Amino acid sequence: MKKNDEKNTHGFLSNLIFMIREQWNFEKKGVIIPFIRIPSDIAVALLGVLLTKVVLDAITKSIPAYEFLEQIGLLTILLMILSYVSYYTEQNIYMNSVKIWNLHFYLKKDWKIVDMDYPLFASPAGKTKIMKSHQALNRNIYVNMVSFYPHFVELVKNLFGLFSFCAVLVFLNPIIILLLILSYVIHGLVVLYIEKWEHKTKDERAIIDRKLDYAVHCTSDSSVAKDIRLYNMKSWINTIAQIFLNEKLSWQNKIASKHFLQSLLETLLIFLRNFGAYIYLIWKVMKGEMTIGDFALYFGVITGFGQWLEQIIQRLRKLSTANHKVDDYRYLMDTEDMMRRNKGALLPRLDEPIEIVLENVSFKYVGNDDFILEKINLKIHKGERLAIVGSNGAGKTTLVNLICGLIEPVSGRILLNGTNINEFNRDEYYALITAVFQKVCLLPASIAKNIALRCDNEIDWGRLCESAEDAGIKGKIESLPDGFNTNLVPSVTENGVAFSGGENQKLLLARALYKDAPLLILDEPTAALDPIAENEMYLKYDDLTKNKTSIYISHRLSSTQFCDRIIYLDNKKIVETGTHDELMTLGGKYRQVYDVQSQYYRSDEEEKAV
Ligand SMILES: Nc1ncnc2c1ncn2[C@@H]1O[C@H](COP(=O)(O)OP(=O)(O)OP(=O)(O)O)[C@@H](O)[C@H]1O
Repeated sequence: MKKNDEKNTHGFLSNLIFMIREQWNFEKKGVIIPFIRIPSDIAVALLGVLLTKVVLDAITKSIPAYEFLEQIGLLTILLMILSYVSYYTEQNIYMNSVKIWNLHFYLKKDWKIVDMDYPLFASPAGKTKIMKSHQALNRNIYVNMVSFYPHFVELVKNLFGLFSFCAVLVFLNPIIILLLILSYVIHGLVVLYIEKWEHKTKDERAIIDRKLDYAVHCTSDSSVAKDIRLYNMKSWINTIAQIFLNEKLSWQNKIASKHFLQSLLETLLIFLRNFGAYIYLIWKVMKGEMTIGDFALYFGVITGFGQWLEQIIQRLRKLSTANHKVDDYRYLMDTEDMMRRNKGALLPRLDEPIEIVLENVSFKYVGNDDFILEKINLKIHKGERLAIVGSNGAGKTTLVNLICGLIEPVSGRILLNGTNINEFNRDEYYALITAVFQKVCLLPASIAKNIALRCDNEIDWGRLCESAEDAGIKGKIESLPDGFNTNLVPSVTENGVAFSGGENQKLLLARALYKDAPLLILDEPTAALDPIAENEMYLKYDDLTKNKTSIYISHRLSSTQFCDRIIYLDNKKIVETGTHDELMTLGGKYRQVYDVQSQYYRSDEEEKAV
């Protein structure tokens, strides 16, 4: 198993190369167009200060009107053309390319999330990683990771702008350049300090965001909508969300106070700079070393020089934020699969039942000290129908998740037909398993597609009808006007229908039967079924599990009688194992629970007999 070695940052250069490569592969013009802004923006800034000098010189030197108009007209037209180029390229970069580009990264990120190893996906560390990658691509395209490259180009532009204004200032007094740079460096250091602090506290803030998101998400989650209303959970959720919101606000206040101090310093420095420049230039004019036009030009250049420096600081700041966001995105994308994704062990035949062996398997969840399962030894024979029973929290689902390869044992090993399941390619291994879990995952598509999980042209319609029939849902589907082509999830599909809880459970069973894998796992498959449907399922159980190894989890012990063997989980271990009759004779935990469950169904005579 490989270890995930994660550095603090990929480094600015590495991120720059990454973003340029991504942009180049996605849309080449996105790499080139931002650079068109550089000469045009610098020219606009230079022409802006030159225009004032030309006007003032023309007035003080009383040049002929046609010459004056010619100079002003030319400069104005040039300014208009260049300003348009600037505007167009900005629109092109931000309004079109960056937005689409953002979507491109979004899709790649989502694809990565659905493809991640399940243990990491389900772990708190994985959730934080996912959350941070969401934030890296927030909708504010001016400060998310996608703005990294445009900010970089702007930084290059600002540096060129600074050099060009610097060249003019050298003629005035080079010391002014040093003083201006010094004041901006002081400001820049404060900004970078704040930026670093924000980055350092990012993880702590991400955890609060994750909690807040979860609480807020609850309010629009349709699966809990009924509970929220019936239990009047509104104010309870609101109180919890408020606690997280207060934590978030407290962080934001800390950030805001730091930004306030930074703005105060900035205002003070601007005042000192402008005041100093005025005094110096007025002194020059009074000494007769400078015309009024030169005064305007140099004052404009000093202000412009400051603005370029200011822009550089702003860009560095945004670039630093964007750089961290690129890191967050790349951490998710770089997440290595711990499970085998390359060529794995040879898969057994899909049309033959399989054998599963657990050897000394122990498991505990990340961050928990207590083991959920300890030293479990279990052999599930080829074609065996095994039932797992035990009280709530005994670890039944955890055991099944381990067998499914969704989580991995902390110690011990799980073998499939003698091969450690780690040896199989992860995705190939999933092909061996079909499971019906409690949670219903339906997509806004036709019933046929929801059962087969395939596009129309790939569906085996014969197998589809057979699976629906065996799951006891065919009649219901055929009673609908569009039959198997009826859409599900009516909230998002045209003329969609919604199934009841039991019907959804039958649909999931049909999906499992359609997949037709050698290991069938049924986690409380009859929990939502009415007694007739439940009975039908038991009667068909032989057929459903024919040529398969199956695992059946149920709290209704009467249903486990259809299985070949039952294991009873308690206190992290398998405490009883045998057939229904054997366990009844044993008179242990199984018998105890069975008796409690069945007492309400017994006739008076049976009761007396007990
Ligand atoms: N993702 C998780 N992180 C931490 N602990 C977990 C997680 N999932 C389950 N547990 C804990 O593991 C224990 C076993 O849970 P599991 O779902 O396997 O029990 P179960 O026997 O299937 O219960 P039930 O009959 O109620 O479905 C429980 O105590 C539960 O709190």
